[in-house]
Amino acid sequence: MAHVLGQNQYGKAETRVVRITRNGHRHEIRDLNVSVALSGDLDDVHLTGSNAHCLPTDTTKNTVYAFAKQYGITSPEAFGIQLARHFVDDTEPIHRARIRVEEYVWDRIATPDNSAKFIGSDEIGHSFVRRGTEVRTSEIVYDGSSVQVISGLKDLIVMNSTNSEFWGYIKDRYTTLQEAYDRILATQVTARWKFGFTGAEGEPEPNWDRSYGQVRRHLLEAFAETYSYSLQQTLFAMGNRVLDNRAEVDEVRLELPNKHHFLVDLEPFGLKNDNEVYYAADRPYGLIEGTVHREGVAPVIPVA
Ligand SMILES: O=c1[nH]c(=O)c2[nH]c(=O)[nH]c2[nH]1
Repeated sequence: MAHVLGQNQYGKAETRVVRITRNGHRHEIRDLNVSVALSGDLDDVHLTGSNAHCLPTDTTKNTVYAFAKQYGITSPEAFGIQLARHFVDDTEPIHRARIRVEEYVWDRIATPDNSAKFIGSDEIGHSFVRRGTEVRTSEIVYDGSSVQVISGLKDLIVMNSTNSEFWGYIKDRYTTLQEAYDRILATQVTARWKFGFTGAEGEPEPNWDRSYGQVRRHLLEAFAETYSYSLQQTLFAMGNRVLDNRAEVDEVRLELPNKHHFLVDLEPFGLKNDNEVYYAADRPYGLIEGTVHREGVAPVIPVA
């Protein structure tokens, strides 16, 4: 019986590239993890052993490094778009490129002693600290005619120590959960948001870095400012806040694990626990996921 080759893609995954830009003594760092996935006219590679249409994954890795040198990295999105266009437009058998980029953000270390911050009139800035666990993400797909950009973040851990309740839920014979009128709400945010940008001729690119900073800010502010009756309600508020404030975004997908904090029973020690001492549970965790999108725009961010 004949079997059929289905969807296939290939490329170098997780190329780690760190690009330093040296403006005098003040340096900038972009620290990326780039994964390339190419598809196109590749049947023969799989079916006959001919590699005539195969651009080696090693070459895709080298291209990442060469582009970092030649063009710099102004943002993960701009870098991804440039790579995607190159692979599709310059390599005949390649018809589609998907570039995934993770960025590890480095913040400048502020020093209290300002006098040490200059050499002559040249500002010094070559010391950085990694920003917690948080990772900036983006996925760029180019099929030879249009570009799709989905940006995001993951492992952004946040907590509200009050203004969260959870009650009024279904109670069946298996329900033991006590209603909560003042609980901790903590989560590790994974967010992805899709841009309206399509890469059409003459269409201006969003300011990717500024957009990222603003979306992140709105997610955090909505988390902090929402008086929550469930993590589901907080999820909608966060997505909604981004769409209200960022015209360049038309869809937001959130994955919010409920990082449960359980009150410890201190009665055995003759102590009253007045919402002060918690056990931070590792697993299992509730997992709340959802998409918020503009009316009339069909959502496209895949369910993870
Ligand atoms: O915000 C919550 N949503 C739920 O659906 C849920 N379920 C649960 O046990 N605790 C919570 N908390």
